[in-house]
Amino acid sequence: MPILDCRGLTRAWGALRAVDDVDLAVEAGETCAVIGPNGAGKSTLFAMIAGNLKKTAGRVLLDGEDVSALPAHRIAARGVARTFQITAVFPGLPAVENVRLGLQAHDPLRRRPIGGGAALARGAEEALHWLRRVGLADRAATPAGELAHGDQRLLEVAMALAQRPRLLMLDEPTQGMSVEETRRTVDLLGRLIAEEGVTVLLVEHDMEVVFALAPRVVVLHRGRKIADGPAAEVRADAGVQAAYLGGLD
Ligand SMILES: Nc1ncnc2c1ncn2[C@@H]1O[C@H](COP(=O)(O)OP(=O)(O)OP(=O)(O)O)[C@@H](O)[C@H]1O
Repeated sequence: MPILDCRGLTRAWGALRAVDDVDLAVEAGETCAVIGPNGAGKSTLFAMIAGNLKKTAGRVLLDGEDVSALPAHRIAARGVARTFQITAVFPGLPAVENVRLGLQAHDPLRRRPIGGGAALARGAEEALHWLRRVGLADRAATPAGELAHGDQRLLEVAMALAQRPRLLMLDEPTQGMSVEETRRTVDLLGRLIAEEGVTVLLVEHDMEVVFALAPRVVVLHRGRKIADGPAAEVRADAGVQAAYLGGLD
């Protein structure tokens, strides 16, 4: 059974069908990228899956269970973690605290005062572990807002991974990064995905990033899914090339 199974997902804004009858299933352990020209419906699709946006039609199943009507925090509690196109950290809090809060957010046991100091220390140690995983351990005490842009994006990845998600949704993880930062981030994400065995759904504009990370690529064009398959096949697909040439206006 796929971890994520979208059936007939549709979102209309007035007459515009931003996402139009999209089926998309993601199996455990897969990394799948969603690409498409500007306005193709990628962000709208992501927002519907994560419960941030109402669906006009269609269903989202997680592990076979219909979560279509659940709000974002309840979908998160079922193991869907996402990063945002725009970095969403608490800028005044140390990096490690940002991760620790993420750890607590979806685990009610950790919110209990019982255990007090010991539980708090364990939380901090675990948070530090995830910072180490993204190469930010030496900046644990730095307020998140003072980290370089690329490091803030990595902090978000640490926050998402700390939730031990069943499905990790990455929304343009290299957005706004320099060429060098992008290269390092792609290396790091590739390693993390392999080592943590996490299932990933990725939206990304940078084709180098897509082809480096995602064996499977789904293409949206004007809200519709026009291709879905192995990256090399999708790259060579004439319809996809035409959509890009016609769509990049
Ligand atoms: N709140 C809204 N109200 C009206 N139309 C919207 C709204 N949000 C998105 N749209 C429209 O829906 C379509 C799909 O937008 P969406 O942001 O999902 O595309 P995208 O593929 O993520 O684009 P980009 O690559 O530019 O981020 C676009 O035509 C957009 O203008």
